[in-house]
Amino acid sequence: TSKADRGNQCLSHVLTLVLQELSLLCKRDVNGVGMLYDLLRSRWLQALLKIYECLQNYLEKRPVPVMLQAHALNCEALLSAHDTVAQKDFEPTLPPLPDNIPENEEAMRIVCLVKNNQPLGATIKRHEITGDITVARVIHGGLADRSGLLYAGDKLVEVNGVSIDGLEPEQVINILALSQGTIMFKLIPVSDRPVSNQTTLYVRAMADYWPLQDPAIPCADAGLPFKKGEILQIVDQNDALWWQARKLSDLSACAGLIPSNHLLKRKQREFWWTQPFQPHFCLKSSMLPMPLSFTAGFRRSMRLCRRKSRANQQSCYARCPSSCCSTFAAPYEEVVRYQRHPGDRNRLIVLVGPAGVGVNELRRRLIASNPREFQSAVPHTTRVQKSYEMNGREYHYVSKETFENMVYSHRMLEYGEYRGYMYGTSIDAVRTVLNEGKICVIDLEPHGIQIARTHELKPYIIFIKPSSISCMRQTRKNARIITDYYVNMKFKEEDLQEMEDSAKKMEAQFGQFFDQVIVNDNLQEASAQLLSAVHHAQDEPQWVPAIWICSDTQT
Ligand SMILES: Nc1ncnc2c1ncn2[C@@H]1O[C@H](COP(=O)(O)OP(=O)(O)OP(=O)(O)O)[C@@H](O)[C@H]1O
Repeated sequence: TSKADRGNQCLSHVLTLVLQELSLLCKRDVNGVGMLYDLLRSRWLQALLKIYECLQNYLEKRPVPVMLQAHALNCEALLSAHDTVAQKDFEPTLPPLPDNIPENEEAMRIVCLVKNNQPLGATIKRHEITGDITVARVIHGGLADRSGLLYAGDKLVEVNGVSIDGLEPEQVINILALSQGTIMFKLIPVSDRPVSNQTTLYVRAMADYWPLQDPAIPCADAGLPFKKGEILQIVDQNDALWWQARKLSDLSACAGLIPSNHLLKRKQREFWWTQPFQPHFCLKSSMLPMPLSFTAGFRRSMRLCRRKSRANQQSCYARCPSSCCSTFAAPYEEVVRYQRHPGDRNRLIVLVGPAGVGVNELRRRLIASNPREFQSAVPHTTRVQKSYEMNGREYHYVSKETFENMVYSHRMLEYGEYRGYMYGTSIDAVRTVLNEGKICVIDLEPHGIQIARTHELKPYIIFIKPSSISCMRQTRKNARIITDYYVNMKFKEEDLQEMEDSAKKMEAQFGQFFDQVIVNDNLQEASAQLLSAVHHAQDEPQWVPAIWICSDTQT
C-alpha cells in the first residue's frame, strides 16, 4: 500500500475507534461526551479529512515541470537566482545632492498622459510678467482634468523631451498637436494651487455665440457654441474673461470655454457677432410703438390699434421698468428649476406672434375649450361705453386722466391709441384672473415681454410661429385678416411674406425669452399643442430666472 493509503487507514481507524468509544460513553450519559461525539462527526471535520486525503494523493504523484526544458534546470542555480533577485534593491539610486543647491530650488514633476485622439483638455499661455509658458486652464471633464496631474499655473519645462525654453506658445501647441499616444510633460508645479470652491450655476444665454468666429478666444476648439435661450451649466468662473460651461442638453460632455459675463457684454457693445444684440435698444423701448391686440371679448379695437401702429409706428407703447435696461444688457440670466406648487397662483400665459399668424384664434379656441379654467384679462379704454356693453366685461371704461395715471404708475403691461381713444392691458386685470385661480391667457407684443417678466406673474411665453409661405397659401385660403373695423380682407401674398419676415425678426430679437414655440400650420393641431403647453407650464418643472424665486422668499 502507498504512504497516503497508510495515512488514511491510520487516521480512519483511529477515528472509528474514538467514535465507538464515545458512543458507549454517550449511552452512559457521561458529561460532555455528546458534544465531543457531535464534533467528531461534524461536516467540517469530514471535509478537513478529505483535504488531507487529497494532499496525500498529490504527494504520491511526484509533480513534474510544465516545460520539458525545465528538466535541465539546476535546482541550486534556480535558488541562487531567486535569492539574488529577492535581495536586489530596485529603488532608483539617486546621486547624492550637491551641497550648493539654492534653498528655493523648484521641484519638477514629470507627467505622462495617453492622448488617444482626444484633445488634451488644457490651454497654455505665456505668463505676462515672467514670460514662462504655463498651463492657462484645465478644461473640466477633459483628459488633463481627469488625470488630476495638470493644474492651471503649472510652468512647462519640456514636452516630449523637447525643451520649450524660448519657444512660442503656438510652437508648443504644434508639438502637442502632432503628438500621438503618450505625451510627457516636465513641469514645475504651481506653488499655490487654486482651491476649487466653485458652485455650479445655471444660466440662460441671452445671445448667440460662435467660438470659431471669435478671434479673441484662447483656443477655438475648446469653445462652446451656444444659441440664445439655451440653458448652460457654468462649472468654472476662475478666469475673469473665459468661463467654462456645459450645455444642459449634454451634461456628460467635457466643458467648453464661453466668454464671461463681463467679456460678453463688451463684445455686445462691439457688435461683432452676426446677430447683434443691442443693449441700448431697451433704452428706447418705453417710447417704442406697441401694436396691441385684445380678446377677453377679442376686441377688434385693440387689435386694430396694434395693426395701425405697425403701419405708422406711432400709437402703442410698452412700459419700460428700470430693471428692463439692465436685464436686456445681461448676456446671461441666472436661472433655477421651478416647480409651481399646486396651491400657488397659475403662471401667466403670454402668446406672442406676428400679426395675422393666428394668436387670437388660438387664444379664443383655448378659452372656449374651458372658460372656467382659462380667461383673458379685461382691457381698459377711454372710449365711451356702448349700450350693450357692461363695465368690466368688455372693457374697464375709465377717464383719460385715470388711464394716464395708470400708465405713469406703471400699472399697464402695454397700451396704445386708436381713433383718438386709449386702450391698454393692466397688471391689475391680469392679477384679478390669477387671483380667481384661473389661468390668465393674454397676447403681447414682444417688447412687452420684458415688462411682464416679474416674479409675481412668472409668465410662460409661447411664440406662435407661421408655417412656410407655401403651407399658408393652402391653410389660409379662407382666412380673413382684419384691416379695419368693418373690413376683413383675404390674405394677400405680401401679408404672408410680411408675417414670415416679422416672425424671423421676433425670433432673432426675442427668441431667448420663448419658453415654447408652436408652429400654427394645422389649426386643430396647433390648438392641441397650445393646450398641452399651457398645462405643461403649470404642472411641470421649468427653468425660470433665479431672481423670481429669490424675490419669492423675500416677500
Ligand atoms: N392655422 C390656421 N389655419 C387657417 N386659418 C387660420 C389659422 N390660424 C389662424 N387662422 C385664421 O387667420 C386669420 C387671422 O387670425 P388671427 O385673427 O387669430 O390673427 P392674429 O395673430 O390674432 O393677428 P391680428 O391680431 O393682427 O388679427 C383668422 O381668420 C383666423 O381664423
